[in-house]
Amino acid sequence: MNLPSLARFSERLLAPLYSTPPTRSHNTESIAIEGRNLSFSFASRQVKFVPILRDCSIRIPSGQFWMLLGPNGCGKSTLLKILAGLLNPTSGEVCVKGPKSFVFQNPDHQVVMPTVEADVAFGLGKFNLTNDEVRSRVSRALHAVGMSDYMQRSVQTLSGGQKQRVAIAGALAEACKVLLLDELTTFLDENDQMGVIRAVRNSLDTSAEVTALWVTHRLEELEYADGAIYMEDGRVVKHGDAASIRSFIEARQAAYIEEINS
Ligand SMILES: Nc1ncnc2c1ncn2[C@@H]1O[C@H](COP(=O)(O)OP(=O)(O)OP(=O)(O)O)[C@@H](O)[C@H]1O
Repeated sequence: MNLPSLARFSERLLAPLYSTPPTRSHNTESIAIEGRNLSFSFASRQVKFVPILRDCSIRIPSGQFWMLLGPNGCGKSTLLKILAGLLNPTSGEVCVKGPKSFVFQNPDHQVVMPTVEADVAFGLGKFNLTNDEVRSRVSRALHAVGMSDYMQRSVQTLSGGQKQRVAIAGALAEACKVLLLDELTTFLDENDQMGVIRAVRNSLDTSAEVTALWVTHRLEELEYADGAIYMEDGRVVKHGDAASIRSFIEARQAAYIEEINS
């Protein structure tokens, strides 16, 4: 499998390395993404175990847009990859609704076909759909991400954010239930950043079936989220609604600045 098609990983294309049966929920809320007591360590030449994640538990209700924040190196991408089934946890359990899709940071690794329409239709070959069904799914998915006018465009002419939106449309066309999005706005200018984040928000608003977890460094993006998780040093420090997580991080940053200025 080459790099671009790996970047369009979906659990149907690549069997998950790790999965667990669905769990019971004690309340009526349906949970789309759950990790229980997840720990993860690397083995290095010098040290047998380098702990990266320590006893992380998260629960994300279906149909919601959640964000995962924390300082560089705290383990956000590692946690996301474990939820995607791309890495095995050292211990703990994962339960994520399928089909799920993982969208990577680099927009140039997201698109694999020459035109937007062909790219969004790329993953549909395995479903045995009629041409009309394929066209209808592609058109609905492009509409959800605000890219309907670009159907015939060459993917090489798209901006980074437009490529990310096409990749998300590809996942939606495959009826993906969970989107795992790893720092998509890192390489984008402000306009493109907003385009991608609004595309995800709109995709969730148009289909109650889709749940998204978005890794970011940008506090301002929390405005679009229903909930958020804040990590530090491999641990989940706080988990809750987006506004309270934002206040918590701002207070944490203010205390840190005060400390280094004192
Ligand atoms: N393949 C690897 N081998 C050894 N250590 C690794 C490997 N991949 C990640 N790490 C380490 O694990 C820790 C967590 O990395 P991760 O990429 O999950 O953090 P992050 O919070 O996503 O960081 P950033 O915000 O900078 O992208 C870091 O200290 C990183 O150096």
